[in-house]
Amino acid sequence: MKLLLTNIKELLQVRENCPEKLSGAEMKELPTLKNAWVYLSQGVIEDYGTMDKLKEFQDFKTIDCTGKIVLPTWCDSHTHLVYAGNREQEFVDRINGLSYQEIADNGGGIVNSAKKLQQTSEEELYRQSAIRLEEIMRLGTGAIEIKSGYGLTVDAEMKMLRVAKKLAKEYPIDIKTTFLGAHAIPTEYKDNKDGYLDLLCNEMMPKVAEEKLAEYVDVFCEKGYFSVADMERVLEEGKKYNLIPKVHVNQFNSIGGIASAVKYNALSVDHLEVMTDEDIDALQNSDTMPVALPSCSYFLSIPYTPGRKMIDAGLPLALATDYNPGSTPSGNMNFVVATACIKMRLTPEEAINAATINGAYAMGLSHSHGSITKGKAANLIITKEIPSYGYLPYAFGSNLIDSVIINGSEVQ
Ligand SMILES: N=CN[C@@H](CCC(=O)O)C(=O)O
Ligand SMILES: [Zn+2]
Repeated sequence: MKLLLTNIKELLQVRENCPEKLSGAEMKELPTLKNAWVYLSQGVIEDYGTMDKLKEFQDFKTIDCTGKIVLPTWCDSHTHLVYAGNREQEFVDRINGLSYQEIADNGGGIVNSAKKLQQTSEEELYRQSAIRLEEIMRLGTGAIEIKSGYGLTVDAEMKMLRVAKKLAKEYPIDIKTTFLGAHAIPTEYKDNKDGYLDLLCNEMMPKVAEEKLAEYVDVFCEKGYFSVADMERVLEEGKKYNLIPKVHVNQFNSIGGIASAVKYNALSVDHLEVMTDEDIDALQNSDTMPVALPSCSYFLSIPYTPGRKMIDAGLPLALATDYNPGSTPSGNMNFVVATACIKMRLTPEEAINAATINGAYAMGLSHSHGSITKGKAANLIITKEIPSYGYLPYAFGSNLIDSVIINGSEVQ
């Protein structure tokens, strides 16, 4: 299918040569073309320009974008989209005064989701996850990372990753998968964390690698979960299978996970709600992308990642949803972008860069996603008629998306 989008009020994130990632002051720039067209063919962006220089094409469908803004689809580099059931009861428990940590200590939290997932068939898990995937595609997400970590047994971790891989096969959206066996200590190993890590390293990881179920490896490095030494053990093991680290660090405490992840050449460090000056220093001049998850801060009422401070210190920053049943039951990247502006003081330009180019980098998709560049995936959001792109985060509660194109086809 060939599509020609014409009369675009403003085409955002237009980059002839797109950098892999944007850092510090570079994030303030959002290159655009006003009164533009873009031509999509064979699933990629073939060409673009301004309406006064519209080229001639053959056999295409035209979409008139008068009054509308067009931008690359969101790149959501951190999700737990494959899960079973929900944790609505824990949400109510928190309203009634229990903390996220108290709920986890009482057998809720991640191990609660693991119990539900272990009891759910692969078909049912796929069905529930596909509904969420379809929803986020309609909300403008065109590439996504999905983690395991609600299985916590060999079989259930494999089941989660097989479901993620099946979604990748059945849907046009690009999906990257991450093995997060080290998400929590399962109840059976409550007093034997090393025994669980033995199982993870000696059985789970070799099987995941053998069936090519994951590109990345993740660890929840946090007090009460996995220490820096535990994380290093898992990342060291991951090296044997070329599993690249993308890790959960600094959600509640700064315990040295960032410096360690950088040492292991992590592609990203995610959460970062609690950041010391040493943590910021550790990220300087590294290839590791810091990823903020503002919807998680919103839902749990915990601090927001100090994104303003980090960008002002010259760091890059990506934004992602963290879509999961416990801390962020939302996969809406539009809300993430708005919340980053409202609560983290990112400018609309910085937030859009963080949710497109830098999000693509944080899942190894810089070459194919995140910008309007010839040859990149034909993944576009067409907005409703809006006054300017700053209106997207400003009118944070409105659905401003008219339609979404992924790999050159309109999402239904
Ligand atoms: N923090 C660790 N893991 C998930 C949430 C886990 C849960 O509560 O189910 C997160 O990224 O927020
Ligand atoms: Zn997460």
